[in-house]
Amino acid sequence: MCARGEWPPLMVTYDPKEGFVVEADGHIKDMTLIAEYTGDVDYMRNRLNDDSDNLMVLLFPHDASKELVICPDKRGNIARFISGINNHTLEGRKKQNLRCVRYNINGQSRVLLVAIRDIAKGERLYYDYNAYHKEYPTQHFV
Ligand SMILES: C[S@@+](CC[C@H](N)C(=O)[O-])C[C@H]1O[C@@H](n2cnc3c(N)ncnc32)[C@H](O)[C@@H]1O
Repeated sequence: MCARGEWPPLMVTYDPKEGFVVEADGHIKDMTLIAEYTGDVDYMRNRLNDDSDNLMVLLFPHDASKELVICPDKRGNIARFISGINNHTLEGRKKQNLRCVRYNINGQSRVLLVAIRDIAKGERLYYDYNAYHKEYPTQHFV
C-alpha cells in the first residue's frame, strides 16, 4: 500500500506488439492502488459505433440501455495504457498482476485498478479486460 499523498512508481513505454504499455518503475506492494480508470462518462448506446479499444464499463444496470462507460480518449489517465491478459491461455492468465474493481465512493461508482500481488521493478502491468463481461477479444493477445 502507498502512504497518503504518495503514488506508485509507473512508467509508460512502447512495445511493438502491445502498443503503449505500463511498467513498474520500482517495487509495488500487493494491494497498492495503481490508478483510477478515468475519462468522460457516457451511455454505452452512444458509443456502439465507436472504434475505441479503451472503453471501460462503469455500470451494469438491468436495463441495458442505461449501461454507462468510461471513455478515456479525450480526457483520461495512465490507466488507459495498461495491458490486458490473454484469457485463452494459462500463460496469459499467469501474467495478471492487477484486478479491476468497482467501488461506491460517496455514492458514485468508480473503477480502480489494484495490485493483487507484489510487482517487481520492470514488470509490465496486466489485468483481465473480461473480468465482468466476456466481450473483449483477447485470443490474439501476447
Ligand atoms: C486499453 S488499450 C491499452 C493501451 C494500448 N496498448 C495503446 O497503445 O493505446 C487496449 C489495446 O492494447 C493492446 N493490447 C493490450 N494488451 C495486449 C496484449 N496482452 N497483447 C497484445 N496487445 C495488447 C490491444 O491493441 C488492445 O486493443
